[in-house]
Amino acid sequence: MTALLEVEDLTVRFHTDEGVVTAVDDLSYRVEAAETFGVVGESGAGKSVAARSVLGLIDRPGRIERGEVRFKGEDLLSMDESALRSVRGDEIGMVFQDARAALNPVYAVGEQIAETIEHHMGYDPAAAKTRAIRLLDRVGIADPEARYSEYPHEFSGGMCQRATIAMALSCEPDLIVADEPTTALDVTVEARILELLDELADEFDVAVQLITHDLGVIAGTCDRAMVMYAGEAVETAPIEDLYYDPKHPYTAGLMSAIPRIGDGRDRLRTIPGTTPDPVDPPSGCRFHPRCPFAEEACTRTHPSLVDPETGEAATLDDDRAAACLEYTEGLSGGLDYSVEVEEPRDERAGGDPADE
Ligand SMILES: Nc1ncnc2c1ncn2[C@@H]1O[C@H](COP(=O)(O)OP(=O)(O)OP(=O)(O)O)[C@@H](O)[C@H]1O
Repeated sequence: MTALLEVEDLTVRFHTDEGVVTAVDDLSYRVEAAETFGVVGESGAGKSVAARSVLGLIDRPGRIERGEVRFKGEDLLSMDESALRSVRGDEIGMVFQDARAALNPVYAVGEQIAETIEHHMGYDPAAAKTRAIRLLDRVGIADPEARYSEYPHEFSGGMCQRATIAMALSCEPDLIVADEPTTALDVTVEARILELLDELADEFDVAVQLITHDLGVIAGTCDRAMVMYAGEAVETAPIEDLYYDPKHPYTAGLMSAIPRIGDGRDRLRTIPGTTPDPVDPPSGCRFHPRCPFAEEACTRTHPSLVDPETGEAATLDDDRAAACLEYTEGLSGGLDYSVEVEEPRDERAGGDPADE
């Protein structure tokens, strides 16, 4: 069965003065129709570049060197710009971190949504306006008729993000790519926006590729997720497996960085060490300098993504995969960690979006 989105062997490089940055290295994943698929990893892992490649938005000095991005079976990378633009508006919606920047400051918010609807769905202006107002209402913007004519600077950050979600949904896409949609917002607003995305994904039967550096966000919203490190996928799994039984030491490390309810910590614990230099990543397993279980072999051999039960090469259809030598060669000390998990962040705040 072909999945809605299939990314295969994607490699993206940036040719910079400092050298060649391999931002995404041989990345493969799939997103099924109507599922929410999380992509998680620290800053610089390649999450945004992977997402932008799907949308055909890699500009110089970036270059997609290799790979396929199949959407409904068609390779987007071989489409010309105008075909791609129409897929982007009609079938794939986008939500970015900086919602205000995604809106045009000189047009009223509602008009921007209506314009998209006219352009991509062929509605006449009056019908497009009606639909835009209905969408503003659906994403929780109070008094949508009046708000329709307001400008982005009159909207709060949370309201802007609601509006871009309305815009992304306006053409009834099959996929929404949401890149850190709540990072710029405070925690209560974040929770409400995530809840909204979750509800709308269900209601509109749309798949979401949700990019975040916060595993807590993924745990609350996604069906499956992929963990990226230094341009590569190091683990993919259904969300419960990822959360309760992480197979990669990096995933386990990210887990310990999730703030747990009631543990009295108000700061994130982070994984010791820093993300590798993207121009000259470590040999062998890229995570080895930070991995508490690393052995000599990890400095030499690059682990590929395998089924952790069998050690066989992972395919796009596999739900579970991890890239650690433990599952092929075996590490003499093994992966000696256990995960204690309290409830994920499900205590979402309710309340009035007007507070945003
Ligand atoms: N325009 C660019 N020029 C040069 N290098 C770039 C460019 N865009 C991205 N990169 C590099 O590609 C790598 C991956 O970046 P990317 O933004 O995808 O990471 P990320 O996981 O999304 O992190 P963040 O959460 O900080 O956005 C980084 O090393 C980054 O420096």
